[in-house]
Amino acid sequence: MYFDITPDAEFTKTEKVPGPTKEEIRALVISKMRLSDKDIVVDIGCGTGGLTVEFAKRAKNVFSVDINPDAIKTTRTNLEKLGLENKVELIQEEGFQALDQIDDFTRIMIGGSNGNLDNIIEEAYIRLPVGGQIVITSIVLETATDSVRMLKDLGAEPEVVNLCVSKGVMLERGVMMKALNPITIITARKQ
Ligand SMILES: C[S@@+](CC[C@H](N)C(=O)[O-])C[C@H]1O[C@@H](n2cnc3c(N)ncnc32)[C@H](O)[C@@H]1O
Repeated sequence: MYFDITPDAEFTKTEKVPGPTKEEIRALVISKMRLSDKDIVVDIGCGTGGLTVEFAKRAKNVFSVDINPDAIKTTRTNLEKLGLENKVELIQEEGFQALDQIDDFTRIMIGGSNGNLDNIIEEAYIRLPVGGQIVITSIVLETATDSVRMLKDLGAEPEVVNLCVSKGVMLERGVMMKALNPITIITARKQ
C-alpha cells in the first residue's frame, strides 16, 4: 500500500493546462476515495495528472478523461515519468460522453465538468455499484452547491469538506504563511 504523495514540484507542467491538484488536497482526496487495489477508477478532468498518478499507484486500473488534448498529453508525460503508464487508459473526450466507453468502474473523481456537471454526476452515480464512491473537487462555489443538490436528488447523503491550506514561505525574518485557494470536496457513497 502506498502512503506517499508525489510532491507538486515533480510534475511536468504546461501553460495550457491547470497545474496538479496541490499535494495536501490530493492526500485528502485519496482518503475520501476509500481506494483499494481492486478498484477501477475514473478521473474526469485529469488535467496535469496530479490525481491520476495517485490513483494509479493504488488502484487496479484508471480511466483518465479530459476534453483538452494538452491535458491528455501532460498526464501521459507525468505517468511515464513515474512509471505508471500501464495502469491508465487516457481518453480525450467530454466527460459525460467518455463514461459511455467505460465499464464496471467502482470509484469516480470529478475534477472538471464545465457545463455538464449534472449529466456527469447522474450517469456516474447511477452506474456505480452499491458501496462505490464519488468525489468532486470544486474551486467554484456553484460547483459545490450544484453537486450537493444533484446528489441529494439521486438519494445520496453527500459529505462536504472545505479545505483551506496555507504553506510556509521561508523569509529571512521568519516563516510567512501563504494561503492557497480554498477547495471544497464533496463525497458520496452509493447507497
Ligand atoms: C482543475 S483541472 C484538474 C486538475 C487535476 N485534478 C490534476 O490534479 O492535475 C480541470 C480539468 O478538467 C477539464 N475539463 C473541464 N470540463 C471538462 C469536461 N466537461 N469533460 C472533460 N474534461 C473537462 C479541463 O480541461 C481541465 O484540464
